[in-house]
Amino acid sequence: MQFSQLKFVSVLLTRKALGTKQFPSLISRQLHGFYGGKVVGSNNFQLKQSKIGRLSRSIMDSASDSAPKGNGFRLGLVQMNVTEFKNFNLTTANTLIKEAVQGGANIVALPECFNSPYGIQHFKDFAEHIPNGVSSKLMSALAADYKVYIIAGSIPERGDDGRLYNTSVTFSPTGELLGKHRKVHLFDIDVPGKIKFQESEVLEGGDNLTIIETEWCKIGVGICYDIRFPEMAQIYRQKGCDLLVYPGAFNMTTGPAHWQLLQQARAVDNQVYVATISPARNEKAGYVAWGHSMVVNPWGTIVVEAPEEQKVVFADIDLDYIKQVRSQIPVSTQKRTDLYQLATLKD
Ligand SMILES: NC(=O)CCC(=O)C(=O)O
Repeated sequence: MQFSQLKFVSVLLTRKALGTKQFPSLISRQLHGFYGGKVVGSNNFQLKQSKIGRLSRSIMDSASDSAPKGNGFRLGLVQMNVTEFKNFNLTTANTLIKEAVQGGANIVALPECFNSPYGIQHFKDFAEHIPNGVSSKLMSALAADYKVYIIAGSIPERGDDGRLYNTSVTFSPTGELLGKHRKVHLFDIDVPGKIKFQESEVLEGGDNLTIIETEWCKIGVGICYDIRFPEMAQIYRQKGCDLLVYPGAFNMTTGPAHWQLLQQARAVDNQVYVATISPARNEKAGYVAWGHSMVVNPWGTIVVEAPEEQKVVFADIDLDYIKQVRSQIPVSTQKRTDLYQLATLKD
């Protein structure tokens, strides 16, 4: 599907979802930054692809001043509002990816369920085929147009087997699909009086770990609850990852208790950078996300933390700093593999 066709489908679907009366006012509120994002130009869905090409080149030119110095790259985290209208969510993602590119991001990451509200009652209706669905097509087109990597948070996926998965796709700066991660550990918890959630009622778990190769480093991808499983992060480190990215949607119970703690634990244990990307908090949603998208460095220090509302934040990933921390505290070469070992059972 061409980008222009995609735009057409998207606008039509948005109109259908919102009703023609609501559509212009919601979109124009979006365009005027009603939701807090810095907005440049007009709605991308209404631009021709060639025009987007020119726009992205000028954005890239102006961003080069703020590009990270030294050995590394800039990561842009898109903490976005997610509504019950898929096409409105895609428009928001589109606008904020542009903002991330303008801020000099080389890699842009979105939240868990960026095209759909997070809730088992929604997954079936919002599910798409990957990579032929509208969300994947849009992400691929934007990655190619802006010449950036896009780690496209996650979306509910309808697999070829007819089952539903919670899946993250990553596109290269040429728009090529580099990796597809199906959430491995499903979020099934019961904290009495606080939160009960059973993803496994409607979703299947994935069977693979996912490493993305970039020109700077390898990136291990997990989705939200996956961060609670240290073995997965350790395997990523063993396989040479320097950055772990977890699109996630913690909640108002486990968010304040564990979001930052888990991220710092994975970062310090493995001496890697760890990034988490949440939807913005919406107190009126059925599931209230914690927000606070974050990057932690290999020393365990928070490099950047978003607030609760919609915002794009940036972190420079310094590959020399990783080497420095690993040589100062060389735990990876001090492991007692005569006493214990971590086995990978499947590639
Ligand atoms: N979407 C998720 O997997 C939520 C995970 C979560 O909140 C947790 O505490 O773990």
